[in-house]
Order: sequence, then C-alpha cells, then structure tokens
Amino acid sequence: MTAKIISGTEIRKTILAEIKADVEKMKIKHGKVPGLATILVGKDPGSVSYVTLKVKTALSVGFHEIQDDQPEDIREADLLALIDKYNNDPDIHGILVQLPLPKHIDEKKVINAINPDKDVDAFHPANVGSLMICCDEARFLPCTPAGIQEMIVRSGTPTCGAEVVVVGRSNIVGKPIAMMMAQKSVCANATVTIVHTKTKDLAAHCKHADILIVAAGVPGLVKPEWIKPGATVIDVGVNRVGMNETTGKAILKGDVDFDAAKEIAGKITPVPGGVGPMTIAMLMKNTLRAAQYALGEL
Ligand SMILES: Nc1nc(=O)c2c([nH]1)NC[C@@H]1CN(c3ccc(C(=O)N[C@@H](CCC(=O)O)C(=O)O)cc3)C=[N+]21
Repeated sequence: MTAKIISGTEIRKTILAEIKADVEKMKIKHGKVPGLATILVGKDPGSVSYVTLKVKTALSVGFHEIQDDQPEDIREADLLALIDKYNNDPDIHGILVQLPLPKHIDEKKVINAINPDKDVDAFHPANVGSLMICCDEARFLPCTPAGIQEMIVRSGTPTCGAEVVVVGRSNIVGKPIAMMMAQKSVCANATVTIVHTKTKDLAAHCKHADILIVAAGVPGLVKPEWIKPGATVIDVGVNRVGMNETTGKAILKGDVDFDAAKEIAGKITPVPGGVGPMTIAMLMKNTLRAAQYALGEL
C-alpha cells in the first residue's frame, strides 16, 4: 500500500486562512496590522526564491511588508544599523535576515542584534533558550520545526512514546525539532535519537523510527530499506539538483528517495510541497504573534 501524502501546501492553506482572519480582527480593533521586514543580502538564487515567497505570502495575509534587499558587499556595521532601525520601528513586529550571509559578515553578531521580541525566526539565543526550557511557553518556535510539528499533529500521527529519529543536528532544524519532540507536552512526549555524519550505523537507527525526520541536506540520503514499514517520514531537504530547461525553474529533491519510500512508509511529506510551504506559514504565524504581543493581546 502506498503512503498517505502529508501535503504542506494543503495544511498551509488552513493556517494562512486562520492568520488572515486574525489580521482582519487586529485591523478593526487596533487599526494596525502585523509588520514584517525581510532583509536579503546578495542574490543567491535559492535565497531570492525563498524571500520572494515569504514576501508574497506576507502580503497575501494582509501584513505590512518591507522587502529590504541589500548588496552582497554591504558592510557588517551597515547591516547592524539597518537591524537597529527596524528594532526601533513600531510598525515592524518581525525582522527576518535571510541566511546564509556572505562570509565577511558574522552571522552570530547579526542574529544577536535582532530584538528577541521581533525575532520571528527564533534564532536569537534568548528564544533558543526559552525553547529549551519549555516550548509550550516559548513566544516563538523556529519556523521549520514548528511546521514539522504541525504536520505530525494535523496528520494524526501519535507522538506519545513514539521513537523519533532526527537525521541532522543543525541549529535551525535538527537540534530544535529533537528538543521539541522530546518535551513533556501533548503534541510531543517522544523518545528521540539524533543521528549525524559521525553516526556509525545510520540505517540501523533509522529502521527503528516510528517518525523519521530527515534534515541532512543530502539528496536521496535515506534509502527505502532504512524505513520501518508504516513509519511517518518527514523530509526537510530542499536540494536544488538542476534546472528545468523549459520552465527555467530549479528542480528540487528531498533527502529521502521519495518514490521508493512511499511504498514502505505509512505517511510521507513530498518535496516540493511539504515542509517548505509549512516553514513560510509558521513565519507568518510568528509575525502575527509578535504583533499580538506588541499590542498586549497575548
Ligand atoms: N533567516 C532564515 N530563515 C529561514 O526560514 C530560512 C533561511 N534563513 N534560509 C534558508 C532556509 C530554507 N527555507 C525555506 C523556506 C521555504 C521553502 C519552500 O517554500 N519551498 C518550496 C519550494 C520553493 C521553490 O520552488 O524554490 C517547497 O518545498 O515546496 C524552502 C526552504 C527557509 N530558510
């Protein structure tokens, strides 16, 4: 039997409709809408494509959106000054600096410069810290892990006591999703294993997973024989593996061999149309929350 496809594109529609309704209410009650500033440094095609999607989505839910594109050679001090400007702008509730940044800029310094109350990526150490202590009380959850958790919950996958294996240990995905799934919380309570490039037997660990979350950035890394029959497979990989000659669009491939895996898994997320769209939906949710906090609603 082939797996049920968990569609990020579909779940996103529901979430964006909820957000749009809340924006309308905010407008009536406070005469204000959530404001998001997206800062893009340089012209990396992947980054340009993601930022364009973020801006488009923000506008579609009625946000005030500032797309601030900066040249590749911007000085670090100027970027920090720009962040400060948005930190002090009362119409901006969320600031997103698209990563990665050029080598001459210290990413850590940039993230630390964002006011944690406007850090809708949840990359600032203050937000990472509150996630560690209790995700149920965290102001912002990082967008990709939050999207993954929504997909797991909304697809009806039980998590309590489930074996979750996370492939990858990045600050953006692997580490936070592992922490979130292990928390004492109704949508978590799982037993979590983190595996990575130095793990001795990746396949053996993956085979135990009731929920396999793959965020390694290696196209087709996970083979169908690594998947436990009936498992839920969440593929976080968005690898640009080539270009479609006719459309000029990038060809995206996940970290899981999707066609083979869907014959074994119980549920699986596609690439594209899986975790990616959810990441953007959760960014909108964080921006809405930032505005709700600023207006004393939460
Ligand atoms: N400060 C910061 N915050 C981020 O959240 C952040 C970042 N930097 N840097 C890069 C990663 C990657 N990321 C994605 C967002 C959307 C899709 C997405 O929507 N993907 C579509 C396809 C998009 C396309 O066609 O290019 C899909 O999978 O269906 C993918 C990846 C956010 N990131």
